[in-house]
Amino acid sequence: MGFRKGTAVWVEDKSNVWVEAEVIQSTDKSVSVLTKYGKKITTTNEKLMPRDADGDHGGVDDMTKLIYLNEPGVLFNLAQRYSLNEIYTYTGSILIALNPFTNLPHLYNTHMMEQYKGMQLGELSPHVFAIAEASYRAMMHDRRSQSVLVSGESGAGKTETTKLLMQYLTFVGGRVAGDFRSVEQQVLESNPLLEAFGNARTVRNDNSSRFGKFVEIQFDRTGRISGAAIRTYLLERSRVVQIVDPERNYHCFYQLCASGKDAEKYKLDNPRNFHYLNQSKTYEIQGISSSESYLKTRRAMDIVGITLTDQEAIFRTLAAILHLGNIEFSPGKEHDSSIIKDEKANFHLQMAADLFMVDVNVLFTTLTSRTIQTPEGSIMLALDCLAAVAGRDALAKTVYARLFDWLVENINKSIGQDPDCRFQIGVLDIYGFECFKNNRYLHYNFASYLSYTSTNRDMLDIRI
Ligand SMILES: Nc1ncnc2c1ncn2[C@@H]1O[C@H](COP(=O)(O)OP(=O)(O)OP(=O)(O)O)[C@@H](O)[C@H]1O
Repeated sequence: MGFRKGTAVWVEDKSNVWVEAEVIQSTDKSVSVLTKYGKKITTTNEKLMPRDADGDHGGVDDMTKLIYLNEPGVLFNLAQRYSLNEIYTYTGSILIALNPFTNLPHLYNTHMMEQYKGMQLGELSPHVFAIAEASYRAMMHDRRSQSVLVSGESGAGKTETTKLLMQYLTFVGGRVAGDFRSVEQQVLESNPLLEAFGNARTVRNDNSSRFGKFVEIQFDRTGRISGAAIRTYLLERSRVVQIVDPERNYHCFYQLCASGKDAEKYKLDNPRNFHYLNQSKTYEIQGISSSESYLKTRRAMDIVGITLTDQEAIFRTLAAILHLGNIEFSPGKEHDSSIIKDEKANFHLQMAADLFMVDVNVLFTTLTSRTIQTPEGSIMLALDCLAAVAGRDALAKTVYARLFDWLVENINKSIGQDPDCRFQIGVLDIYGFECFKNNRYLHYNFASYLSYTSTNRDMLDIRI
């Protein structure tokens, strides 16, 4: 595409991504432009994008209205709206949401939900409630289940958006009379528990969900909520045994270490003394007390109906994992074999065995050898130190993942699923790609991207 003198364009810029400019000279091989900052740049046609010089300064609420639907046009429009506190924008049937990083209660109150009730998508300003309303209407009108997909990078606001979708769905499809705790309440009440075991501090988010979540809101034939279920998948298991500064392991480990008497009972003390926690030097999260969070987690367990015996078993398992991580090995006398490194490592082996309630010799043999099956019978092979460490870490990850699945199962029992439900609206909270170097949204401080598309299989697609 050639640009004539005087044409309004966008030109690529290292610090601002794109900058408004005007063509001042154009030849077959190059184009010279003058940016709005008065800088002259000579570039090629491919590095320029056409710009609508007469565009609305407030931006447009649906980006299909843009004369040029190109990357700088989209980013600029979103930036304009964001500066006016308009965090939602459509692109046709897609809704983009930018993380406001501040509470906007007026956007999410009952009055707002009433406004969106019964409205077609696009009738009112772009809003996450409009997406929820569209899914509910589609379910009732087409008599088919719906799905809403929320995706985006870490910290974009997926979890918050999921909660808002649930808030709206419980508003329009309130549970049948007699039950005072709404499904949303019940799902939300289980959140501290899921967060303690499935969330961790990452570079982008102090409380990042390290698992995917699919919340199913179940409805009867009249459109009233009849149950709910949470399905989780892809828990980041590697985090249990490996972390880098300034990230942290799962919150529950720090909470247990700060739990006072319980920590003493399991011979836990400062997180700095545990290999699975001290690979990163970040132990605290600003403004969050681990000991208070521990109490909240215990309370959430009570609400979900986890018995005291089971609670005890959960924390015992967590403590066992921490002790397991401190078992170190050194080379044994035989070739490629390993032994427990020293007295300290031996103490942690004993503790791990006691807490897992297994024989210490069985645990030792499991960690330092493997059994292979041959036609002549089974043979036990010794493991070198590296293999023993890998086995130790694999055990820790597997136990933790099983514990997490067990918790989710119990949460579901507490929320109450309806096996005979007529329809469902599924909300899938899924993390998107994280490409820090190339993600241009970052330059605009855009944090979330929410989209809605109605596809032929009644899937509402939300991407953050
Ligand atoms: N609509 C919103 N209104 C106010 N604050 C928000 C909103 N969305 C997100 N935030 C803020 O951004 C933070 C991060 O959001 P959230 O935890 O939902 O991100 P996420 O995309 O789920 O991240 P991760 O993938 O790491 O779990 C929240 O703790 C909240 O402070």
